[in-house]
Amino acid sequence: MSARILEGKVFAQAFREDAQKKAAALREQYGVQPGLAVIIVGSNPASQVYVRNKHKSCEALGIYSEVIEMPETTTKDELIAKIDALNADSKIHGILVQLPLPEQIAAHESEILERIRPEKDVDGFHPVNVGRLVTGQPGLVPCTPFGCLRMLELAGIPIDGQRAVIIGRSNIVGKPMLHLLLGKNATVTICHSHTKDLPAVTREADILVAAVGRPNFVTADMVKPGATVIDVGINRIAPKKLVGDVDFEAVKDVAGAITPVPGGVGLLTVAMLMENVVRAAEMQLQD
Ligand SMILES: Nc1nc(=O)c2c([nH]1)NC[C@@H]1CN(c3ccc(C(=O)N[C@@H](CCC(=O)O)C(=O)O)cc3)C=[N+]21
Repeated sequence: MSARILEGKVFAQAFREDAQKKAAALREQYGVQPGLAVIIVGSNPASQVYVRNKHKSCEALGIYSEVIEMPETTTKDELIAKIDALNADSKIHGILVQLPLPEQIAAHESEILERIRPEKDVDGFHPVNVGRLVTGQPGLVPCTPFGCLRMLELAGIPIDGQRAVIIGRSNIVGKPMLHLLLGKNATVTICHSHTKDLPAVTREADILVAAVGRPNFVTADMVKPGATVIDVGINRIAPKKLVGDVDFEAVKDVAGAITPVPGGVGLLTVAMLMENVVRAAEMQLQD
């Protein structure tokens, strides 16, 4: 039996339609057009592709979008001054600083991201939003794990009472995914490079989330028959060849459902960013 393929474009389309409707309602009821500013420092080619996708997606949904390109040599203070200006700009409801930052300012990443007003932090990376997620208060949630959760729900995959295992403990995927699944009453385990007998742990999973950043890391022997496998990896193994963390060809014959790469979670990430911009604009109506 071959697994059900969870196609990113199908779910992303549903999330985009939702965001588009909410954006239209904001315009009609309050005269507010949600707006996103993406800051890109330097010229990382992958970043340029992602930023272009985000901009196109905004245009398609009636969301105002600004892309601010700053040179590779930008200082921390120059970047912070730009963030301050966007914090004060009433056209802009969401601010995203594209990561990774160039070397000379990468060490100041936390200080830079903490400068974004939490209400405009559409990446959900600000400690205030992290705290809200952990304590179950409404806030902005990181796009990739949020998209994975919404996809599971829309696909009708049970979460309550299920065993979820996440491989990877990053602040961007692993940790927020833990809290989202826990919030839906899953029993959640996080694995990482120090985990002993990883395959024994992952074989317990009804829902297995791979966010490691290594091609073919998840093999068929690590997957319980019928499990749902979500591949968050984006590994560029050649200029035009993108693969995930899961050995898709082998795992698809064991899993019950699986996301492909490309065409899986990446598309959800951009769709959820649109949703977050609309939610940010809604949250700022009271200001
Ligand atoms: N502040 C910040 N926020 C981010 O959300 C952020 C970031 N920095 N830095 C880089 C990562 C990566 N990321 C992706 C977005 C879309 C796809 C995507 O659309 N992927 C498509 C195709 C991509 C392709 O073919 O190159 C797919 O998987 O099918 C992937 C990855 C957002 N990121």
